[in-house]
Amino acid sequence: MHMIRILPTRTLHNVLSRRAFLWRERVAFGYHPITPFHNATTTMSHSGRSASESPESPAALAKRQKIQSLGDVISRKQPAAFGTFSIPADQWTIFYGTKGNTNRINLSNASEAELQHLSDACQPATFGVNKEDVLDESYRKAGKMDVTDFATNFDVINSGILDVIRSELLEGHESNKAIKTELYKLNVYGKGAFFKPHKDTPRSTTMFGSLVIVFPTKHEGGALMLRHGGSEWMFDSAAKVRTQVDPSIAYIAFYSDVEHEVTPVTSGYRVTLTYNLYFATEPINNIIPVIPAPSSTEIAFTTALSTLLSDKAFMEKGGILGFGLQHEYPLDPKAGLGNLINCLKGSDAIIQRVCSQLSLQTDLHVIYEDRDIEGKSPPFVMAKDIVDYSQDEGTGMTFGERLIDCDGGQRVAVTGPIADEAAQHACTVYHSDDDIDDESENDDDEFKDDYVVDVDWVTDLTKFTGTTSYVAFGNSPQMDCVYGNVCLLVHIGPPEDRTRHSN
Ligand SMILES: O=C(O)CCC(=O)C(=O)O
Ligand SMILES: [Fe+2]
Repeated sequence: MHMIRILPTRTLHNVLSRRAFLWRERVAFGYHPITPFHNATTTMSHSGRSASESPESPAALAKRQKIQSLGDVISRKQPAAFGTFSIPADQWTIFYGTKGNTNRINLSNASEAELQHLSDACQPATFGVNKEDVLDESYRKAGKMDVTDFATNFDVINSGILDVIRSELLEGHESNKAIKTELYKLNVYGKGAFFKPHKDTPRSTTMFGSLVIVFPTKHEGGALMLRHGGSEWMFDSAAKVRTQVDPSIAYIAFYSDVEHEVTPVTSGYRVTLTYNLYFATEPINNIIPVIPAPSSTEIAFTTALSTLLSDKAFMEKGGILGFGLQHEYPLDPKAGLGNLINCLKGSDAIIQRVCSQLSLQTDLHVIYEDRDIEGKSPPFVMAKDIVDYSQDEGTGMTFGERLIDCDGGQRVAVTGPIADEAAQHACTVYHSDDDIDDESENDDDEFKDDYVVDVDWVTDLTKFTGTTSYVAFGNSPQMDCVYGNVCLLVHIGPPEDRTRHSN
């Protein structure tokens, strides 16, 4: 049971202003203009070489262009499924209250006074900052009711919404996956209520999404904004439900590592149910096994990868393709990466599935930044699993040394903005490309300390895996899992070994 902690204003202010700065920084990079749920599609190929690197040979240039063309077909689609549903008349009632003081409300035609009563029965909604439950009405102002204090006969499982989530959010072959729902909270947002940007706290390694049901109570404002990978989307649920002929709920399901925000309600009461969404381990009976049509990204990626595999000039000795994944994943240091490869989201899942279908070996890795290198190796260490050294006695080794010597870590060069930034922290400039396999060049250079795995990055890593605690804003205090970044490595054999893959 977590206690609610009210942070001293100054502490919270520091935390928030640091965050506000980050937001301003991101805005400076340019958001897509906000349109009603606009559909941004951006491609994700890696950022290539920096100007400081040595001239590229024609062969290296050709290889890099081929790898870039593969990254270019991986498009990001909007990380949400949304819409309206009209629901049967017997599913609009919420029963709520405490022992000896119970009430009911019909949310298809509730009066102002009834809504006020429901709102008064709620407690102020808190949110999580790391492991603590925080009440701060400058960050989240809303009423909440726990599942112990209300009951609904709204039947989410048979509503049809899960089918939409499967086909529109999970899409393609993922749409056969079974989903488990967990009712989490009832929230009432009165006039002036809002929830600033946050990610929903991962409650287990199989949790992938969040579902919000918005009832058609009279209100304005309270739009849900989603931001991911430099794109922004807005879902104005109030406008959606207002324009329906029959009373209908609005729903939006999104990957819960996507940052989101509820804008202020300007009038009325916005009443919602929130659900956590999990990949179910057991198949669910009501799914009719069909062979779903592959999504357009899946088709394009299959074609592009097959073309590269059948190109004899591409990776003549074989090698490793690296994909920095687009989403963050719930990582539990006690459980390790475990079954994560079966719980990938969006285009990450597509990359994994297509590679498997082409019989390529894939595995997930985490990459840590190693700031204590005092030497000349790339300041990144790749490991097959997450490590947690936080509780251990000091070993006299640096983080990177320990990872390499005790946990099978290997140094790796990475590309992209985070690598450029990390190179500034570390005391050496490193090169990721061909130079590394050319032993003659390495005799006296920075790479001789540790073996460096050569990875050709198709999409850049967006963040390193965290090694220390960090301020994380969630909708509840952190559980055993925290969001982390992983990458997918795909092993490519030499051309003679891969003819069967490309057919
Ligand atoms: O009400 C919404 O649209 C989203 C609420 C939310 O983000 C949350 O409860 O974590
Ligand atoms: Fe949330």
